[in-house]
Amino acid sequence: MLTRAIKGLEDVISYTVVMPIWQRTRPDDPNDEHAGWYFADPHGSPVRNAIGLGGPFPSSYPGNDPDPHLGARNVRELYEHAGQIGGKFTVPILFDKESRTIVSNESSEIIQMLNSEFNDFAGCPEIDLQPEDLKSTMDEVDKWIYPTVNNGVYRCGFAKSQEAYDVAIRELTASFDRLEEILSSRPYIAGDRLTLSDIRLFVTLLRFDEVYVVYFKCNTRSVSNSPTLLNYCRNIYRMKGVAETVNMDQIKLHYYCSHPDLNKWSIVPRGPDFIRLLTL
Ligand SMILES: N[C@@H](CCC(=O)N[C@@H](CS)C(=O)NCC(=O)O)C(=O)O
Repeated sequence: MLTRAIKGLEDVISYTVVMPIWQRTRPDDPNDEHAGWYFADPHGSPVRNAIGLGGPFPSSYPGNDPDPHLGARNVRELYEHAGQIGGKFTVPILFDKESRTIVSNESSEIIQMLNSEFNDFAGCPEIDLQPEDLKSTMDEVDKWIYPTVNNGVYRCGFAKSQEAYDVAIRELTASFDRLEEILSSRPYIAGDRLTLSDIRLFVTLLRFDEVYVVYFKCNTRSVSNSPTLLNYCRNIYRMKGVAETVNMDQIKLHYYCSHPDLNKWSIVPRGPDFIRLLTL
C-alpha cells in the first residue's frame, strides 16, 4: 500500500483490505483448525476470536470489503482456487484480475514490481525506489534488517523457549541501535533518498511501540524513546498519501485478537497513541 501510494498507483491498482481478526477458515470441520484472513461480510453476524472468545467484533468495518473478484469468503479459498492446497495462506497478495489468479504473495517481490513494472501508468514514475547507485547498500542493510528486525520481532513474540527469545531480543536490540546510528548520519537507511529498504523498515517501526514492545516482548527499546527513529518515522508518515495507508486500530485488532495462544481473551491495550506522536 505504501509503495502504491508513493508511486502514485492509486488509480491503477485497486485493493481489498481483509478483516483484521483471523477466523477459522473451515469452521464446519472439527479436524481443520486453521485460522486465517477473512473478507468482510456486511450482512454477517458479529464474530469472536478463533477459539470463540473475546469480542464480539463486527463482521465488517468501513474500508473492509467482500472479495470483489471470486467472491471468496477467505484468503485460503483464493490460494485453493490458484491450486495451492497446503502451506500458509498469507497476505499481501498481488492478484491479476484478468487471469483471476495470484501473481505473487511475497511482499519484497511485490514492492519491486510496483516500483518498476507500472511506470507507464504511475502518477510518479520518476520516483525510483531501487536506484542503481543505492542498490548495493540496500542489499547490505536488507540482509541484517530482515532477520533481526522485520522477522526479529516475530522471533521474539513466537519464541518457544527462553533461549530462542534471548537470542532474538539480543539481535533485535543490537540492530535497533545500529539503525539509530545509521539514521543519525543520513536521512534514509540506504542513503539520501527513500528506497524500498525504508518502506520495509518503516512498516515494522510503525507497529513497534503499539504492538511489538508489548505483545512480542520487544521491550528493550522503543521508537518513541529514540528521537532519531521517531523523526525518521515522522518524515515518512508525512509523505503524500502515506498516512492514508495506515489504520492503527486495525493493526492492533489484528495482532491482539488473532493469536489466542498469546492473548486468549483478545484484550487490546489502550496506548500509547503512536500515531499522535507522528503528527505532533
Ligand atoms: N513472505 C511473505 C510473508 C507474509 C506473511 O507472513 N504475512 C502474514 C501477515 S503479516 C500472514 O499473512 N500470515 C498468515 C499465516 O501465518 O497464516 C511476505 O513477506 O510477503
